[in-house]
Amino acid sequence: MAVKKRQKALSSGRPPISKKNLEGGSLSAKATRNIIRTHHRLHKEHAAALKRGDKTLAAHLEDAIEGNGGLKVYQAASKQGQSKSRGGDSSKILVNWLQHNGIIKSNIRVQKDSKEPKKAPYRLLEVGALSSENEISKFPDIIKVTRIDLNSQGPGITQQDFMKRPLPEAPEEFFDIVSLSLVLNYVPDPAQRGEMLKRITQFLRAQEQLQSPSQAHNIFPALFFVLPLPCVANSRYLDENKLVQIMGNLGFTLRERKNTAKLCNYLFTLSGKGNRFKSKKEMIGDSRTMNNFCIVID
Ligand SMILES: C[S@@+](CC[C@H](N)C(=O)[O-])C[C@H]1O[C@@H](n2cnc3c(N)ncnc32)[C@H](O)[C@@H]1O
Repeated sequence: MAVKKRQKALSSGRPPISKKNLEGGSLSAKATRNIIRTHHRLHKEHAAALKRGDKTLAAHLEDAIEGNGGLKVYQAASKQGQSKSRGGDSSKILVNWLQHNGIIKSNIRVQKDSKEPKKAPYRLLEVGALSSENEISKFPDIIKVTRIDLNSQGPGITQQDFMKRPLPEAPEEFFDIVSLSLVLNYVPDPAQRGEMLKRITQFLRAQEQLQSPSQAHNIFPALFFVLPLPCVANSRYLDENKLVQIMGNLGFTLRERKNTAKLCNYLFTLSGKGNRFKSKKEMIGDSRTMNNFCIVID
């Protein structure tokens, strides 16, 4: 029986991405940007094809994602984006805010070769972790970081889908901070994004269970949340007001915000239970150059 030949992947014709380039860290900013954008686009198209039940197109798109280097190459490109020359590690902003709010009291980082750190009073869950050496990892006496990612890039990062991580039960399984830096925009579907934000509230410790309430009562439990700036500055469906409103409906209060050239960074405190209000896909602006980034709460 003749086997039906799969049509060529959308990426066929694109030269394979050189491993040497990624390992040597010599990809240009333009090349890393292209890899990241293409991965996001194909990933979104793939989710949409699956939603429509179009298995053939979904299979072509899977090939195309692999042709673009897959998740590994996307992560390597994202890691290059974290390098100083490309804008740096976003967790530096979180560290500044924790210093400003009196959680991290000094600039003294624990040296790599120092003895076992003391038991840290606070716990942070980093969703979508690319490195165990980012700025927030340098204060193990104060903050114990649990790192997870769909694809672990090494020791210290557990390979796990946050959406499948078992919900905490025992008090010591909850977190004081969740870090969600450049992850929500990776999620291809607006309603799945909403589900991710809702799920985060289930991992945060209730305010009355905080370890050192005197210090932390003000800002913990908290979400450190980073998005590419165009998601709130140039979307037909989301701006900062709408984002703050969505977060408010989930029980979050905005505590800190900072825009950099390419990113918007937020620190939200989970201060209430939320009101279960829905948020639909509604156009708030329109122009040719705008994008369609959206968060839907069902
Ligand atoms: C652009 S990278 C961001 C990395 C880093 N947090 C940063 O700020 O540079 C996005 C990462 O999120 C991870 N990711 C996306 N959805 C996830 C999920 N449901 N659970 C765990 N990790 C996820 C991806 O595997 C990818 O490594």
